[in-house]
Parts: sequence; C-alpha cells; structure tokens
Amino acid sequence: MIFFMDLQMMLLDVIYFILRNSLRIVMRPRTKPIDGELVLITGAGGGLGRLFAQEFTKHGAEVVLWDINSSSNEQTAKLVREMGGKAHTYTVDVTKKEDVYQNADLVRKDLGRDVTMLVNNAGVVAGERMLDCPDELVERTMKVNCHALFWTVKAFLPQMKAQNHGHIVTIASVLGLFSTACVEDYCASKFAAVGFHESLAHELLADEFDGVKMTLVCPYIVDTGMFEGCKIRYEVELILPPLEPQYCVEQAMNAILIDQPLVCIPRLTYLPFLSRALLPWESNVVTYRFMGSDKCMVPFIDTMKKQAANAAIAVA
Ligand SMILES: NC(=O)C1=CN([C@@H]2O[C@H](COP(=O)(O)OP(=O)(O)OC[C@H]3O[C@@H](n4cnc5c(N)ncnc54)[C@H](OP(=O)(O)O)[C@@H]3O)[C@@H](O)[C@H]2O)C=CC1
Ligand SMILES: CC1=C(/C=C/C(C)=C/C=C/C(C)=C/C=O)C(C)(C)CCC1
Repeated sequence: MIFFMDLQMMLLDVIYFILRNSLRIVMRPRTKPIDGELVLITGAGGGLGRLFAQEFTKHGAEVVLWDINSSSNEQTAKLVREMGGKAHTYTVDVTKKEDVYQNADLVRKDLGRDVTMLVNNAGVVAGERMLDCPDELVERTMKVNCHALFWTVKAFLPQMKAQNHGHIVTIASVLGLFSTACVEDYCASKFAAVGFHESLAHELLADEFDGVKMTLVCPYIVDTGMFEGCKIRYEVELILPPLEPQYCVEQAMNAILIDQPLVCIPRLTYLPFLSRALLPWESNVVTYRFMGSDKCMVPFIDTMKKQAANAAIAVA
C-alpha cells in the first residue's frame, strides 16, 4: 500500500517538474543575488574563464582567479579591477593535487573566508588523431578535464557543506553528452566530467545538502580558438554556428543564477543528446554523415598541426 502511495507521489512530482521546467523556458525564474559571494574560477587566464570573471564581477561577486599561466591570469585580474571589482590571482596547475590543496589553504589564509562558488572551467584538448596522440597528451587531457575536478571539489566542498551554502559549476561540453570522431581524449574526459558532476549532485541531494547547488554547463563549439578549424556541413552551420564566447558565458550565467542543474548551449544541442539515447547507433551514424559531423574535427587537427609547425619554426 505504502509502495503505491509513494509511486503516486513520485509520478505527481515527475509531472510537476516537467511542467515547471517547461514553464521556465517562457517565464524566466528570479535570479539569485551573488554579491558578496567568493567565486573561484579555474583557467581564468583564457577565453571563457576570463569572461566568467568579468560576468561574476558585474554581479557583485569577488573573484579568485586560478590559472597555470601567470601573465594571462594577471591580465584577467586587471580587467576585473578596471571594472571596480576585487580579484585575487594564484598560479596553479590544477592537475597537481598538492598545488591545488596548498593554494586552497593559501586562499583561505589570504582572504580569511571560504570560497562559496567554484567554477571548474580549465580545459584542454590534445588535437591529435587517436593513434598519433602522444601518451602524455592523453594523460594531460584526462588530468585537466577530469582529475582536477576531484582535487578542487575536495578542497572547497567541505566548507560549503559545513554552511550548507555554495555552488559548484562544471564547464563540460556537448562532447560530454554525445561524441564525434578524432577527439577521443576530449570526449573521454568530458563524459567523465559529466559523470563526476552528476554523481556528486546526487550525493549532495541524497545527504540533504540542498543548499549546495550544482550546474553542469555543456556548450557547443565556442569561438575562443580552442577548437579552431572545427567545421560541420555549411548548410547545417548556418543553423548551428559556433557560439560567441560572450553569448555562451551569459547563457551559462543565467543558468547558474537560477540554480539550473544542466544547460546545453545552444538549446538545439539537446536534440543530438536525445537522439544518441533514443535512436539506433546506425541512424546516428547516417545523421552525422549528412551533417558533416563525422569529419568535423579533421580541419581542426590540421589547424593544430600547422600551429605546432609554425611554433617550432619560431623557436628554431
Ligand atoms: N572552446 C570551445 O569550443 C569549448 C570549450 N569548452 C570548455 O570550456 C572551458 C574553457 O575553454 P576555452 O575558454 O575555450 O579554453 P582556453 O584554452 O581559451 O582557456 C582555458 C584556460 O585554462 C588554462 N589551463 C590549461 N591547463 C591548465 C592547468 N593545468 N591548470 C590551470 N589552468 C589551466 C589555460 O591556460 P593556457 O592558455 O596557459 O594553457 C587557459 O587559460 C574548457 O573546459 C573547455 O573544455 C566547452 C565547449 C566548447
Ligand atoms: C556530432 C554532432 C554534431 C556536431 C557537433 C560538434 C561539431 C560539436 C563540437 C563541440 C565542441 C568543439 C565542443 C567543445 O567542447 C551536430 C551537428 C550538432 C549534430 C549531430 C551530432
């Protein structure tokens, strides 16, 4: 009897959340205030990381910027300070767990307060075909895009749990929800990031830490240079062009500020995610061929090769 009552309640809840989330597409819910929050962003010296730093600053948050590259990180801090914001820079290689733990302690000591929002944004890609890809590059991708999430979350989640207040944002990718050819390292690491994020979200809810929010951000190609050259069929690209970095970050910010658990940017990319789960493998393969998404990474890999060759000439 209790089982059937629970079942009924669960079905009602399922329907309620479907309706509520559908309604949210047309009627945007109120955004939460984040002024006074301490936001730590990894990979803050680069494309999306820098824009996140500026966007969080616009909303009144104080930012802690982590990047492996000190000078680009300082440049981000300069931009934040020019906006009247507060920025604190740390040179951190997020693949080195001791580096992460030591710098987390340093942040706490320097600022005398806890990080309340963590944006795991640092990311890399090898840009080589599977059999050409040096082992070190495969390992680097897994360490930056996946392992580092464990180290940063271990460093900052305990204080968020103690306050039952905080927010963890994972910048994954649509390539963590469906895959394409010739980016095996990246897809493996982003699928892992999605799995990590979702499992942690379930753990927090199961343990009733509902004050610690989680947002998984899955963007399509963004024009930051990371995937320079990646190209799908011309006619399809007209409907699905690469994203402007600023647009991508604004969409992600909206999702964060309404505590949305998952956002795919743009919305159209929910379709291949669904079709991967629902259609036969062969149906997806023919769709990929039609859309030119089976070979979309070939020009990207060529671009990476050319860039590497030019860099080698510059050094010689
Ligand atoms: N660009 C795209 O098309 C998409 C990107 N994404 C994801 O968005 C995130 C941001 O990407 P994007 O801004 O384009 O990339 P960028 O390469 O522009 O920025 C990434 C930043 O992370 C830094 N970084 C790299 N390795 C480390 C490390 N070990 N420790 C600390 N910092 C590190 C980089 O430093 P340095 O420059 O010195 O290497 C760089 O400043 C990534 O997670 C990426 O996977 C998701 C979907 C699409
Ligand atoms: C596979 C695939 C597509 C192309 C996806 C591409 C090209 C994604 C690139 C994503 C990147 C570069 C993410 C970085 O994190 C379509 C056309 C959407 C639809 C069919 C399936």
